[in-house]
Amino acid sequence: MQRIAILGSTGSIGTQSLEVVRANADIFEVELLTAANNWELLARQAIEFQPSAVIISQGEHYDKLRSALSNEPIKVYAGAEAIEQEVVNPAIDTVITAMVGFAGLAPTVAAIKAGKKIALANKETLVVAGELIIPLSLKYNAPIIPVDSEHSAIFQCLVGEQSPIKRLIITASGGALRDLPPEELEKVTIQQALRHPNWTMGAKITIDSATMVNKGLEVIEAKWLFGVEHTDIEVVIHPESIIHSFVEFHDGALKAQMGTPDMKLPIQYALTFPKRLPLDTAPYNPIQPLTFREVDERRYPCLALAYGALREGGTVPCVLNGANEVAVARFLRGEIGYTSIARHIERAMEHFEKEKICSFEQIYELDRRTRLFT
Ligand SMILES: NC(=O)C1=CN([C@@H]2O[C@H](COP(=O)(O)OP(=O)(O)OC[C@H]3O[C@@H](n4cnc5c(N)ncnc54)[C@H](OP(=O)(O)O)[C@@H]3O)[C@@H](O)[C@H]2O)C=CC1
Ligand SMILES: CC(=O)[C@@H](O)[C@H](O)COP(=O)(O)O
Ligand SMILES: [Mn+2]
Repeated sequence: MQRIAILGSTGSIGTQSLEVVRANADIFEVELLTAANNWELLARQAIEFQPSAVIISQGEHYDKLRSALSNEPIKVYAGAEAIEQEVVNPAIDTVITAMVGFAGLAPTVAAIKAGKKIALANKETLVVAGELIIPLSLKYNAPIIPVDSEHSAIFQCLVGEQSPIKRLIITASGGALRDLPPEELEKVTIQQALRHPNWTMGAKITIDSATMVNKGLEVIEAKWLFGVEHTDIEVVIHPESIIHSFVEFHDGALKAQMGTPDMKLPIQYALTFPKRLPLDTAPYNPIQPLTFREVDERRYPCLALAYGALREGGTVPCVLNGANEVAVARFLRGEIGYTSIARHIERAMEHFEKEKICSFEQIYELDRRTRLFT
């Protein structure tokens, strides 16, 4: 039995992870579920999956959650610190990091230090601190298996491969605004930006997909996961999101992993690698045309900012990420326009001096200062 913690169980990745668990109840059992505010869904999940513990990080919901589970043999905790304390429980084998944003870093560090297998969906963890996370996972023998669809695709292409990677080609849908004339981007509504053409995801990553910050974060994530320099990582727009990325080898051979857009596949594979379990997903139609486009930097200025942050290295990706999280939250609250997101990121990157990364405390402090500045 693989005993699983799902950090962020009430979100898009979290709920799909529970679908995978439900379909394979003979293989997986749930030890820990966490959420931020959605105590009602968390309570329903707890009653169905009977974890040892649940955690709601926003304490104001604790009493309601506790009373909803008053007849269940389930421990109930509140607060972000509780996630770091409970995720190291020896009864947990695998941690699915499905929280969104920088908040996922600390619990992931705790899980790594406890030697857990990490099914990593929270890409921000590697963006802000990959330089520390990768050596830490080696030191504590905590394997990191990517859930992010492109990185899962690359990981799947590398299974059994002995040869070094020559080039990664990461595919991008182009996001919700890919066909909008660039001059109309200034005025897009939140609803327009949230209408992703291929994937149903949480709000933050959906906006990141529209700006292509997501793809920039994924380039940084790929560097840390696969040890490939930014000069050997390319991005291509592939509107159908069927090819989830390519790996090119030095003999010119390319491998890709394909499939209809369904995050349950990379989630399940991260849990069962190197085995594959059956999965009920939409069949691929081999006569469906597959198309590709170049990235228009005028439409997606954030991608160049992310490449710049990666080229700079050190603490610059942490600044990029913090400014983006603040800007996206402001956009989603209707406080700023869509094209201001790039400007927020640029200003923050210009403001903060690049530093060499020395510690997690340095990253926590820089993230805090970046949010205050942005
Ligand atoms: N969705 C997708 O298809 C993909 C997502 N990813 C990555 O996976 C991660 C999760 O994305 P997604 O599922 O879309 O996100 P969602 O916004 O759908 O879900 C986020 C989850 O994290 C919880 N959460 C949010 N903020 C905090 C916090 N400060 N402390 C503790 N818990 C918190 C939420 O709780 P609550 O519900 O109570 O708010 C929810 O359970 C992201 O890093 C994303 O980039 C990567 C590839 C694909
Ligand atoms: C499903 C997944 O992995 C997301 O990260 C997805 O890639 C977002 O789509 P974009 O390709 O539009 O960024
Ligand atoms: Mn992705």
